Amino acid sequence: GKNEDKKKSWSLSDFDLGRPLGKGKFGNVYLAREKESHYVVALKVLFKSQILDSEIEHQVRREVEIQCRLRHPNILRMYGYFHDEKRIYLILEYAKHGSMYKLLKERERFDEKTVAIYIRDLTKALVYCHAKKVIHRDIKPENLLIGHNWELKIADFGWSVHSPSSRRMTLCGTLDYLSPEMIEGKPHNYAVDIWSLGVLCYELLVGLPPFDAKDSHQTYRKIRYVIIKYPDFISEKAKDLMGKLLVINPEQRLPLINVLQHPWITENAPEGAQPPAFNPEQK
Ligand SMILES: Cc1nn(C)cc1-c1nc2c(-c3cnn(Cc4ccccc4)c3)c(Cl)cnc2[nH]1
Repeated sequence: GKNEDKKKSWSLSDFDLGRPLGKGKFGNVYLAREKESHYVVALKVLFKSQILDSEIEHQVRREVEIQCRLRHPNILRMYGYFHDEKRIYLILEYAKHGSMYKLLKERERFDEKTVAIYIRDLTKALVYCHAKKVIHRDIKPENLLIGHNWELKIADFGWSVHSPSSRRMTLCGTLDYLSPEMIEGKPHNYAVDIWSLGVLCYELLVGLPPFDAKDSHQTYRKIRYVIIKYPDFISEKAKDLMGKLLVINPEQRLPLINVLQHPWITENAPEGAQPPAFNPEQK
């Protein structure tokens, strides 16, 4: 609630710790419950030593200051943070159904109506971020979580920055979602999130990212020349939208606000349509 997460400074003794939810390079995320209210959260524990060694302190600071300020149903909340001599603790919203990455692996791919709903909600969250001068820069299934109403939530703002930015990228993790301008280390802006929205739409519909290749050099080439093959089960309208997002020139990409008016979205994800519930037994 409003007042308790405002008044006090938190400490580890305020929480009962549960099972680990995920392991990251700089620390793990645990299920946790605030003792007084029994409110369930995800506690992201980062080791100061690792952060200082990797000189990403400014990145963590930015993740905190950005995510604490963002309030949107499709953005994972950060309620607060605290630290002790060895660790930093981020108090995050708990997303009951885990990561989009896991759900996609389990279901192989989603139908067009489901993907259109996820893309509609993600677009609304990105419009909100961009209005606050925040670009996420790392939209991919691993960084999307699923809430208790099966709604999509953008998480892990570790890579977000204030636009415009030309920060050198240490290319850790997949190349699949990088835009041509980021790969070439050119200055980039909000339009990188529009590109990755197109990559995500393809991956949720097909089950593989559009520039998937046997090695990173091939992926690099496919991205730079936007070499994409659409399977024949993809509708013309879906192809039309992706074709307007996956454009080399950032200025020519479809603005996010127009994504919400694209016929593939308005016909498959009308206002009020909610994401489907994927029960584990439903295979
Ligand atoms: C996993 C999982 N399975 N189920 C059923 C729910 C979840 C769940 N996970 C989360 C998680 C969560 C977990 N890992 N990660 C990735 C990670 C881990 C360590 C450092 C950086 C990033 C996020 C969160 Cl933040 C917030 N809510 C979560 N919910």
